[in-house]
Amino acid sequence: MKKILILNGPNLNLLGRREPSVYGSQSFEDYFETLKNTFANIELHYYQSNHEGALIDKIHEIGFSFDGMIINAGGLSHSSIALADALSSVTTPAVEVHISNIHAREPFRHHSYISSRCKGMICGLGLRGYELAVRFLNE
Ligand SMILES: O=C1C[C@@](O)(C(=O)O)C[C@@H](O)[C@@H]1O
Repeated sequence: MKKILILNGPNLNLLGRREPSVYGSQSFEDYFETLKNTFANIELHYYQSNHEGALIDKIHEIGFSFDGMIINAGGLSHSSIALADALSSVTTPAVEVHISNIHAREPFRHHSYISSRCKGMICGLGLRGYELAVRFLNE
């Protein structure tokens, strides 16, 4: 069975309550239940932290044994060289996901330090982006 981790960064614990006009009204925990049902043949794991170091520790922990990871680093995408370095340091392939279309928003969201360390990036497709990323990593 393939093992895939979904890694969510800062403020994504508030999905469903946080700026619903931008990020929708469903909590990630709810969505994750649907995902697990859709992909009953994959071992899906989920980890969220508001702390950069905790996200880096998680990448180190799973980064040599899991088959894939899906990372939405939230605001850290636009600032964290350390997270980008962590992704370069491991062998597990990553796909970057953003719920909103970061290119249609403020200019400071247009650049992500982690994009170049990922297989690809999905943005602007809402929570659906996570499902598409799982499908890609499962292929
Ligand atoms: O926290 C987030 C969420 C986000 O990563 C997204 O999923 O659309 C986009 C980021 O710019 C923002 O800081």
